[in-house]
Amino acid sequence: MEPFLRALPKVELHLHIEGSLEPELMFALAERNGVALPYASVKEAKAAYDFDDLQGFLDLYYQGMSVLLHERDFFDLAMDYFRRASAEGVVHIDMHFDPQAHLQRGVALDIVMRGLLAAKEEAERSLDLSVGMIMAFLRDRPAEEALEVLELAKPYWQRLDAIGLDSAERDHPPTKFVALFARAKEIGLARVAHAGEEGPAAYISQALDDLDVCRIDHGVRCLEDEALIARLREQQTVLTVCPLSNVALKVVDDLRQHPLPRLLDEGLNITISSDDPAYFGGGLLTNHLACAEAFGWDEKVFEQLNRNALAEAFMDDARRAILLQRIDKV
Ligand SMILES: Nc1ncnc2[nH]cnc12
Ligand SMILES: [Zn+2]
Repeated sequence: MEPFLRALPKVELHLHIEGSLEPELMFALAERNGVALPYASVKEAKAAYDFDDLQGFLDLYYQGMSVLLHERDFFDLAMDYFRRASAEGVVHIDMHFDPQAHLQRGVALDIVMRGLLAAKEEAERSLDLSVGMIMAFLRDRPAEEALEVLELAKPYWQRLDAIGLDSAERDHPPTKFVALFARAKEIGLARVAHAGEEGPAAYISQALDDLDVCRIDHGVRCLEDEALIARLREQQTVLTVCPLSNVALKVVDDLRQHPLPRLLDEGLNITISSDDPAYFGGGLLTNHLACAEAFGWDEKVFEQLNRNALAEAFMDDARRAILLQRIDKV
């Protein structure tokens, strides 16, 4: 199965670029920028990646980013993941990034955008890897701040594909961000949101009703609401499910207990992604391999998951057609 999964052109719809920061690069950037880290070694950092829940992870995720200060750091961060992903057969990535997490530390939006856009261009030129840009907003920060940041990003609106909603889900319902998502729609941006990862199924319904999103990031808790399952099946709304993330953050105890097989049996439009590969045990190929082992899926299942992702990815239709042929030919 490994040679097949490696060769299969894979499409990743849910990836936080700051969550792709491997400890090795974190240490290199800390040294380059004179930033102190709370770990003595790469080994110690990896040992700290043992999470009880989403908040436990987010605390280290925001701390890890402290080494990202200059345009070149954002470029190196993204290229480090793009090179690894491309070598594993990933052909497209819709990339979330968190401007508020950098603005809060005094890192200007221009620095983040220039570094990430340069990496996108370099990947598209030299790796045959296309990249979608999802500017994500932190749901545990004030809604007014999110609106201000979206306006601050005006010079970059043309370069964005979508806005997203991430960070601590509990007690931060989608309804808090109705004005932000209405503004993004007015600007002409697509909209996606994390929902039903740790939060209840009702947050998935809210994201669909009140934020008018085209896909749901995670969404695994939809299984708690029969009417919602029927709706997601009927609308064929894409769910970007992140199997190893759900294990690492204890959304499920063990991958074999993961609801992915049931989500597929329900006829939902499922895709798989890595979320934060540096923190959760690996990238998109590793997630594919883990699912093959846990669920015994055959090649057809993996082809379909990637066709689902390709159909929804933020890319132009000419490239989509080429990549579809490549999936069909494997
Ligand atoms: N899995 C996740 N859930 C919510 N916010 C995130 N930010 C980075 N990874 C996240
Ligand atoms: Zn995520």
